[in-house]
Amino acid sequence: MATRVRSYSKINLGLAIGPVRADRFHGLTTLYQTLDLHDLVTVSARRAAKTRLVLTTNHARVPVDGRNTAWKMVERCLERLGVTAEVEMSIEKNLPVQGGMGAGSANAAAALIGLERELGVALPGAARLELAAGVGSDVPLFLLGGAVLGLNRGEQVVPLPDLPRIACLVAVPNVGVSTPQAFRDWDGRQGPGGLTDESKADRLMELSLAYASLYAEPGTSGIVRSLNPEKKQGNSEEIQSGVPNGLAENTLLSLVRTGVENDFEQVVFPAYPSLRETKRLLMGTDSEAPALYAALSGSGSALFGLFRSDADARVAQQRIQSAATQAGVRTFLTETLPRAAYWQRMFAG
Ligand SMILES: C[C@](O)(CO)[C@H](O)COP(=O)(O)OP(=O)(O)OC[C@H]1O[C@@H](n2ccc(N)nc2=O)[C@H](O)[C@@H]1O
Ligand SMILES: Nc1ncnc2c1ncn2[C@@H]1O[C@H](COP(=O)(O)OP(=O)(O)OP(=O)(O)O)[C@@H](O)[C@H]1O
Repeated sequence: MATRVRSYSKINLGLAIGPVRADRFHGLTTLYQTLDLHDLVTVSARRAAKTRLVLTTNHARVPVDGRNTAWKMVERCLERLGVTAEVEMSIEKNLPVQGGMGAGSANAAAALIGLERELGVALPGAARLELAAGVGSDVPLFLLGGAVLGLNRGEQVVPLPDLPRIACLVAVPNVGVSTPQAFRDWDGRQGPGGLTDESKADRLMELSLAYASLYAEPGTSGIVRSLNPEKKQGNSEEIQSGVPNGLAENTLLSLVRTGVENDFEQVVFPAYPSLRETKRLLMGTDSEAPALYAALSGSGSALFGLFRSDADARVAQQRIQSAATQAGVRTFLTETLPRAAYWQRMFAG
């Protein structure tokens, strides 16, 4: 029987770009958060004398050969296990391609999880993370889920205590932003806004500390203020019924106070000005269900807003859908997905 895996997505709550490293990748400090929006990856595998991979998908822009992240992962995992097998995979795409939501990276993690289950084997945890990092910088985070600190080139992941669930509206403009190009544009920036390598490195450290400090002061930080123990996780009924989620709001406001932002906005917004407008509409104004925070995710083109309640997120969705400048922008109402729920809902039966 085949294994069906929900291949969730991520947003980058914050992202700072550092200097270019010897391997030509950029140093990053980022705060990833998984979202309750997913593709479906189905894997069926049986041991065989020779390895044979077959991949199908419902999306024309997803490659079905060795260029596909899921294919790369399965090929490398079998090699690592010293196993030959016939593997059939299908990827049902619901998420945007080149959206900055890590969809292709999540497909690779889901393929690994499905393959292990099908073959009844499990690689040691560190080996799985190493394989994932080899496939892409964004893949390892999907082997943790929830709130995750990303360091080095984003592939070194540290699980953070869960942030409470919060309502989220994702807006996906009708453009694909190339991640390598966005990094090149960042490097090409000259003039007063451009940072020296030294100040870029300082900023990476500064943001790592800021993210960690969110969890550092029980009793005084925004996360735990006026918190009674049984409400520690926040809960989705609160969000779905439209009741403001005070705990999530406090957490978000603490994060915003750390100066969280996404450096890619500085190069992606000038290249695609309508994305700045999408962010403005997500944010809203004080009188019209404003977002607590809105930003570009990764290198885009997806943007997201986080809201006090599901009702506020719906109002923001209307704002975008009725704006003449936002033709072709798709919106997805969802919520953030903490680690326990990420794993509980992983298998689609
Ligand atoms: C922008 C983000 O989505 C933020 O989460 C990620 O950093 C991108 O992760 P990803 O899509 O898994 O990226 P990879 O497949 O590892 O890299 C794609 C390309 O982006 C550039 N790249 C990526 C990550 C990084 N830290 N520095 C880079 O310069 C490199 O040119 C690389 O060839
Ligand atoms: N499984 C996959 N799903 C989607 N695209 C894939 C996949 N494997 C390889 N690709 C290629 O990778 C490119 C980027 O796709 P992806 O959807 O991962 O981008 P993204 O959402 O911007 O990811 P990230 O946030 O990690 O940068 C696509 O243009 C596609 O050709």
